[in-house]
Amino acid sequence: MSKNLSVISDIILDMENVSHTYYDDLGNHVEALKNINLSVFRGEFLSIIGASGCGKTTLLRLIAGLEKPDTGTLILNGEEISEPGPERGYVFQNGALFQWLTIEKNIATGLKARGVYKEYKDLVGHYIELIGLKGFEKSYPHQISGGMAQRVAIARALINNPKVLLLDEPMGALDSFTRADIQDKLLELHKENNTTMILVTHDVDEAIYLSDRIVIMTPRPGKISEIMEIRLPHPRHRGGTEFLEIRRRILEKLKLASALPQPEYII
Ligand SMILES: Nc1ncnc2c1ncn2[C@@H]1O[C@H](COP(=O)(O)OP(=O)(O)OP(=O)(O)O)[C@@H](O)[C@H]1O
Repeated sequence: MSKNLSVISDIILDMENVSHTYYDDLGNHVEALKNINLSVFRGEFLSIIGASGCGKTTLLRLIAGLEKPDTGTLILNGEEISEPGPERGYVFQNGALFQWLTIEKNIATGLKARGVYKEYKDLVGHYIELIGLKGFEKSYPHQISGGMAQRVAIARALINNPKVLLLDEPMGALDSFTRADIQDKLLELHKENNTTMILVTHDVDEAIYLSDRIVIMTPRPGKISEIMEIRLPHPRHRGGTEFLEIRRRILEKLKLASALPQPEYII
């Protein structure tokens, strides 16, 4: 079933007038984000989509507390975000597993970092089962496929039971079959934990397949151009008429958003 967001009034994350500029040593600057206003509902699946360089990763890094805004505020559960914290999990594009640790030890690192491994060590087996990797507990990252590694990275982030899971193109480098498999796994995990998920992706179909809402961004400076609510029930059919119509509308908006102004010629 699709969620009716109009009846979910509980906001978990509120961003108000958030701007962020990067400076380099030569004094050049890039306005990565300008005046971002966005509220995220508790338990929703939100995707962020837009042309390369429009500030998607910067937005995730600000939510993670890895960057600070120049102006504006980010409020999570009533408290201003000032640094990273265990209530926010982060999954990077390449998974970034610890190569010298087995799969089960990779998944356990979050518990160990929080000093709660003894109390919660049974969760490791639970998550290994959930991501379908039973039998691979003692394998090392180089012994499993890219898709399996991404599932481990997601489990490693989820084991701390974060309130918000930040996913930075976690399926970007995978083939379409593996990608579809992980998308379904993410939906399963989302349903099981009701974790708020914020996904950065370049894949329009992926965003429609997974999301309650899709944020469309435009570059230079990075801004939100539109937020689209997707009210299709789950499981969604990628070839369905409504799915394809939403896809057409998003592609149209992305095309318009990335259209450069025509140069002016003075003769
Ligand atoms: N550490 C940095 N120093 C300087 N400029 C940066 C830095 N990180 C990002 N930028 C610039 O800020 C802008 C936004 O970058 P960001 O990575 O957030 O965009 P993105 O939408 O995630 O891009 P992509 O889709 O290509 O991953 C880009 O112009 C980028 O070059």
